[in-house]
Amino acid sequence: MSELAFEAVSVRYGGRHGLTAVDGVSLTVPAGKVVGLVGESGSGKSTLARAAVGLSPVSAGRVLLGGVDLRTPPRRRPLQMVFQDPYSSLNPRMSIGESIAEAIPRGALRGRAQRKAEVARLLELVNLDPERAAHLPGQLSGGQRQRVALARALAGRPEALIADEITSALDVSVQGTVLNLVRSVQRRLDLSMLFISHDLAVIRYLSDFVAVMYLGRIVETGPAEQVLADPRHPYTRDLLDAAPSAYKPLFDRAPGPIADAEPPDPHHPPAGCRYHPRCPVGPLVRADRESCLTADPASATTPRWRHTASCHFSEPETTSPRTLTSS
Ligand SMILES: Nc1ncnc2c1ncn2[C@@H]1O[C@H](COP(=O)(O)OP(=O)(O)OP(=O)(O)O)[C@@H](O)[C@H]1O
Repeated sequence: MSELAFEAVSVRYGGRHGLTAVDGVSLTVPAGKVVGLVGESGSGKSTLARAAVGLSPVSAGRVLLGGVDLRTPPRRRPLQMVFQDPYSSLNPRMSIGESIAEAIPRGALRGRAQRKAEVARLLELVNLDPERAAHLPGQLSGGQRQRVALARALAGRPEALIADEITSALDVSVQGTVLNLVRSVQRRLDLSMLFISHDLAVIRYLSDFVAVMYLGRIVETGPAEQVLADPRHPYTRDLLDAAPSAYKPLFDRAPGPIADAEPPDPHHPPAGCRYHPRCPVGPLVRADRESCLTADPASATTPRWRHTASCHFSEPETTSPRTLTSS
């Protein structure tokens, strides 16, 4: 389908005393691929996603789908977003059939029979019985509601899909079902997808590529298995280290200093490398720590999805954090 590209996107909230929630982010979702965007709460993941669908105030940069700026008025929007809470996209007083029908672009279908058939097709696509069309959202379980939200997004025949923490509010028992469904729909329809989660296991399950976000910036990018098996940014290492134990065998590093500082205030991002106040690597390399405090490392880039990290010590062959922590 179509490539989704964020080009140097910045989003600022508030006026002079506001904060820059997304700071010059460039990120490409290749056509038909899944990019997993991971980072802790407040890093700016949702703000970046919402910028693509016009829900957060873009102060610089642009978002392109298939090379076309999304702000260019389209006849229909070929980009759709699914949110954490399906209630945000489903009217509780409308039957789920009506909610889905409402999202079918005007003029795409003629007459009630065709619309009904399309609603049934969409419900089947998300593994729901078309008989459910008459039900209200309140009559469904959380997982079923999220499937309806997905069907509603698919009603717009999108070329790209943004999924923002779509399983976080669900019971663990149904998370897997919804993830399987999302993956099979993405493959079947060849959708480009930006999949946002703070859960690394979920990210690993779905993603072809991974982008790690910290304090409004992308700090590491690359093919999913490379980033998750051999992280180069100390922040990614800390994220993996804090992940549930099933995840840890992927990541065997010598125990290092624990980054226990509070997340920094986005109103006042630190100078130099934004991660330096929490970073376990900088203090180990005293001679070079100066650069961490004063020089802003170049952002990780995604155009060709090579494995890159925004860290002064990220080159594995020379002075990698891994080498340093074990020496
Ligand atoms: N509407 C808003 N007005 C002001 N500040 C906001 C607004 N929305 C988000 N922020 C701030 O922007 C920063 C990024 O928030 P965002 O929700 O994008 O992060 P996130 O990584 O998606 O976190 P989470 O996983 O908790 O949603 C945070 O500091 C947040 O407090």
